[in-house]
Amino acid sequence: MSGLPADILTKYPSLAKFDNTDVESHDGREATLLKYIYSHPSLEQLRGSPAAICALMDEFAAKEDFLINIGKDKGPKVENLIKEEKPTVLVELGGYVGYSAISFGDAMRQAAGPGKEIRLWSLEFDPVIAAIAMSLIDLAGLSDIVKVVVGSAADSLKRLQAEGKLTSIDFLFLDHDEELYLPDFQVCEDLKLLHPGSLIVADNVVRPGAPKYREHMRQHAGVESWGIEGLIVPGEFEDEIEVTRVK
Ligand SMILES: C[S@@+](CC[C@H](N)C(=O)[O-])C[C@H]1O[C@@H](n2cnc3c(N)ncnc32)[C@H](O)[C@@H]1O
Ligand SMILES: [Mg+2]
Repeated sequence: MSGLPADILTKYPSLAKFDNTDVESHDGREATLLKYIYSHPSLEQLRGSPAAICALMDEFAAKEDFLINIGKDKGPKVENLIKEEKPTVLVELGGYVGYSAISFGDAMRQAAGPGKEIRLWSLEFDPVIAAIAMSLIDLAGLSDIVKVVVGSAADSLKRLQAEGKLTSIDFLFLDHDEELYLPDFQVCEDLKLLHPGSLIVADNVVRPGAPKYREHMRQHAGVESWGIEGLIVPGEFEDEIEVTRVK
């Protein structure tokens, strides 16, 4: 039983079964989300509309079942960084059902303007979850920009680099497993994928927390690193994203 305040539970009925210590996912709710979207009365308006698809995922997360997406508070903060940075290549570690890939891919497209070649690589370990993401990315009209790659982030980074498909990362988004943020960042360093000016953004550095990663980045001589506060929604739990610029 959830110990959350009554006003939060009224606003977000999906949190009634959420105990805040064990965030559930990969238990079939993602397939339910896919059916929810494809059976929605507004399906025709969703086609080619990244914002509407993400809004529907937010609605599902609030009303039906919690989803581990970056969500509607922290997500736009990262989108603003993308619009300022105008990355040509963005890599995210941990794609889940495609919420961040869809919203960030849309932000990249808007920032780049017509005709500019841009790529978002979304690396996801779970093949079923990745298939759901691919379907929603296609529905959003972003399949030409966003490529989902199935496998562990470290293996996929090494393979894409060895195949010559990934030579440089302008914007790296870490959102897979907090214990792997540091080793997988170091994989990118070892593969020489980062360059002066590259931005690395890590979600959930406070909740669930990535203290070793944050400490490493704050002491790393080759980067500048700072936090941006944000909320996990639904639930409005306080969190931070760590933003790091390669010098
Ligand atoms: C928090 S979710 C990502 C949410 C997504 N970025 C969003 O905001 O919409 C984390 C995802 O990382 C995946 N994952 C966990 N460990 C991974 C690894 N080593 N390599 C790739 N993906 C991993 C999980 O399967 C899960 O789908
Ligand atoms: Mg996250």
